[in-house]
Order: sequence, then structure tokens, then C-alpha cells
Amino acid sequence: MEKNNLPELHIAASSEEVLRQMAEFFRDAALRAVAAQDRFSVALSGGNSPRKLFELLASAAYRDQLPWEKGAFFFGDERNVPHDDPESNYGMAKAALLDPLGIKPEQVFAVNTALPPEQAAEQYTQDIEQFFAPYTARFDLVLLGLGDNSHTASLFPHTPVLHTTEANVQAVFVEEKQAYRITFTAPLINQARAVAFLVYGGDKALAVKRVLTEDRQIEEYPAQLIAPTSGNVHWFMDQAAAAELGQLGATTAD
Ligand SMILES: O=C1O[C@H](COP(=O)(O)O)[C@@H](O)[C@H](O)[C@H]1O
Repeated sequence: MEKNNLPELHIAASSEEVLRQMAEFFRDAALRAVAAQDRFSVALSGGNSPRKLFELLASAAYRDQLPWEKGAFFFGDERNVPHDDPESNYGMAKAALLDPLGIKPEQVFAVNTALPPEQAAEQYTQDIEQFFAPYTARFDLVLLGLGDNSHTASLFPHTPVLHTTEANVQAVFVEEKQAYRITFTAPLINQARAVAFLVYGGDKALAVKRVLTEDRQIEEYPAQLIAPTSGNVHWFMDQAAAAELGQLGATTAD
């Protein structure tokens, strides 16, 4: 982890509390962006962990607190499956967040998984560049999860994409899944204005400890690649996920 980019830990007593803190961070990032640029861009994470966050953001508690009509919704990674497949990150976000909030299709930028993975990645890079043109792609918020093998987005251990210096979207074949993934590269994530991990549950505790406390070994712990070029990376965790952090967790709890 870069010294000038220390992780900022937000450790909550329960998963309910960490979801609330994450929802507030999401809201504040969106409000800041809208005040500055009259729009906000977010790259959503996939897998299981963000589903409850999305449901919370779409609930009565938050739906009126954000200018949803100003949002542009992207995906930090995607599985190489049709959009209606239960594995689709887009499909999950659509069901839990986008449809309940009535987000318009033109605000949603899904990976075109009908294309071969390499082409889908190239197309998605172009979609992103076009959205931010003439400026560098800089998301207002990139949300991330953490796999129990220390992957984030679809930056899996021992994959070639870990070594790219290009800020774009790439296709990667993941041996352990025997499947292609389409993923933001670490340089693209690190250009964001805010980057936040949402991690809860005891099954993530060892991965959290490895990423945050072990010496840099990006092949083993790809989430160590995340070090925003400006600002810190935020880690929203419950106590179960932070359980192995020892003193680091104890001294930085909210
Ligand atoms: O495969 C993926 O895994 C990570 C972690 O997911 P979780 O189900 O353990 O929460 C996720 O961040 C990524 O977007 C997803 O595609």
C-alpha cells in the first residue's frame, strides 16, 4: 500500500450499521459531484455484498436524499453472461437499485456481454471515454467488494490484468472460475475521486487482514493495487470483517 494513500477504515458494530455508513458515503459523494458538475458517475460493484446496500439506497430512507436523475451508473466488473443470468452484476443492480428507483435506461451503462469478452471490454472502454470526453475518465465514486481470495472487481490473483498500466477495461480469463470476466483495471479505478470497499462478514476477515497488513504482494492480494491517485481508499467494514486486524482495527474504528 502506498504510504501517501493510507486506507481510511470505517469499522461498524454490525452489518446493518456498515451498510448505513456506506449509503451515507455514497449519498455524500453524489451530492458533492452534483454540486460541482451537475451530474454524478458511479461504478457499482457486483457479487453478493452490494445487494443489501442497493436495497437500502432504493428504500424510503434514502431514495429522496439523492438526485438520482443526475446519476450515470457503470459497472466496475462484469461476468461474461447474459444480462438476465443470475450471475450478472448488471442484472443484480437492475433488480435491487435501478428498477426500484426508476432510473432511465440512458443513465445506465452496462457491459455488452453479447459481444466476445475482448470486444465487450474495448466497447466498454470507449463508452467510458465518450462519457467523460474531452476529459480523463474520473468516476465520482467506485464501489468495490473483496473476495475471500483478496480479489476486487475482477482483478483475480495471478492474472495478467494485474500488471497493466492502462486505465481502461479489460477482458481476463479467470482459471479458478473457468470463465471470462470484464473488469476495470486498477489504474482506471485509482483515477476516481472516491474509492470505497464494502466488506462485511467473518468469511472476509482473513482477506481483509492480508490486503491491509501484509507486505505488498499483488499477485496474491490484488486488492493491494487500489491506491487512488488523489485521496484515500475507504474501507467500510463490520467488526466481523475487521476481526483479524488487531491493533490497526482497534485504533481506527469509527
Ligand atoms: O466476483 C465478484 O466478487 C467480488 C466480491 O463479491 P462478494 O460476492 O464476495 O461480495 C465483487 O466485488 C465483484 O464485483 C464480483 O464480480
